[in-house]
Amino acid sequence: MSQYVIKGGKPLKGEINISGNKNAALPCIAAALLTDEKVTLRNVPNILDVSVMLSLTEQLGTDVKRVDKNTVELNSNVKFNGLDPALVDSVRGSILFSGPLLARGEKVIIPPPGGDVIGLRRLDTHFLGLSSLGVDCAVDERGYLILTPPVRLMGASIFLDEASVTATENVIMAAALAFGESTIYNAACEPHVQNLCEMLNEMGSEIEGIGSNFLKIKGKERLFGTDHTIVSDHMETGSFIGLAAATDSELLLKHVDTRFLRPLQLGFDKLGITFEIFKDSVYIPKNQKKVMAKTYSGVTNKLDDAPWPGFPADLLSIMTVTATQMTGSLLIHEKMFESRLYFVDYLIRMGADIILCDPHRAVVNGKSRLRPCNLVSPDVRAGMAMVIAALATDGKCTIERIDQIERGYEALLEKLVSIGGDIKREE
Ligand SMILES: CC(=O)N[C@H]1[C@@H](OP(=O)(O)OP(=O)(O)OC[C@H]2O[C@@H](n3ccc(=O)[nH]c3=O)[C@H](O)[C@@H]2O)O[C@H](CO)[C@@H](O)[C@@H]1O
Ligand SMILES: C=C(OP(=O)(O)O)C(=O)O
Repeated sequence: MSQYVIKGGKPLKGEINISGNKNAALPCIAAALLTDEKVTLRNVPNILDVSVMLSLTEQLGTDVKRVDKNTVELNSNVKFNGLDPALVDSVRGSILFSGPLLARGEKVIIPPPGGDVIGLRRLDTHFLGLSSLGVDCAVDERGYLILTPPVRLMGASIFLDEASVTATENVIMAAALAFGESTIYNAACEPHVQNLCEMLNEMGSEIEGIGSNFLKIKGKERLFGTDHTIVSDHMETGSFIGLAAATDSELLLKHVDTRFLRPLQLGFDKLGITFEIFKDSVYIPKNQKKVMAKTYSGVTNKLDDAPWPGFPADLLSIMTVTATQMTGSLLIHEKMFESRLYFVDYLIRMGADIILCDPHRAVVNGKSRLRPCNLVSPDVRAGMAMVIAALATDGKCTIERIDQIERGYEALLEKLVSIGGDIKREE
């Protein structure tokens, strides 16, 4: 098993090219099943999750051509003959094939999707949305999902019980080929959901309300090919801002879609971290205040997550480790996932002053001097948080289960080395 060996303690400096958004690439790969015409996807991150999604779509009859490391051409000829359960189990995004397959009239029988083990990851919202369009949704004794479409999906007025990202994406893709109009209230509207909607409109869909929680989708008889660019990854952007802040580094992040930075900026303000936003780049200066902001009434502040445009859940682990290197106190409140914060035990072992109040809340008191440690990544974002922690120590750390990091971060090692990081991969 590969591991990272990281020697921390020195400030980093340089430029990083931000990659395409993992959580946009996954639904866009699935959306190519909605047409028989050629779909070209650009700025696709070269990561493990994408490779798995491409293997899965090949099993569904798609001809996949890797044009270069970040460009793929997909030609679909949809036929559902089952999917490799191990691959389905390895990515959350595998659930995103069901919407397009159902829209193309295929009955879908798949195991539940995998992805990070960070709490209850219910599929009820997918079932609620898909059944409104006429799909019969059941779960068999093995836990497999049995999704049976009618002759044609029927547009419907849908109110989601929660603004689930992948459920919204699945329902949008299904509704795109349904008969008549669909509306989705309480839709998720993350940058990746918006990017998928933009791609579908390029393919001939008529989706209104993009970026809001109310979508109107006119179902079409057929959709067409497109040449679509995946939006840049605001999670990767936030991760490198956290890294710069925690290690006193000066970084310029390039190829950033700066439309999606305001929620991040509000979060980093609470840590006493500022950054400058240019047209398509972000500059994080070296000398920062690094004092966690109190509320206006002078008491300890809190940072909590919420569906977009709230602070993204996927950045809370990064914010937690970054907060250990700031002065003051902050309550981190992870409202969306029940088990994501358990990784703080590793930070505590490294010397961080963190009180895990319960599975959802941690109080971080800084600034702590972090000690070197041997670490094991439990999930993609905790793993990246550990990379930041390791770079903030002044000794040698190892991190195991780096597949759990590299599934979401393109060329992480190369990017860190290019800014002066002392990091090696060892087999
Ligand atoms: C492949 C992919 O795109 N994965 C992302 C997707 O997962 P995914 O689509 O699986 O996540 P969901 O949006 O369904 O839900 C995430 C969690 O938030 C809770 N929840 C959700 C909505 C809400 O209004 N209230 C609430 O409490 C859910 O119960 C669940 O525990 O969205 C998550 C939330 O941004 C991200 O962490 C994942 O990286
Ligand atoms: C939780 C994440 O991903 P997934 O939904 O694929 O597990 C993530 O990207 O942080």
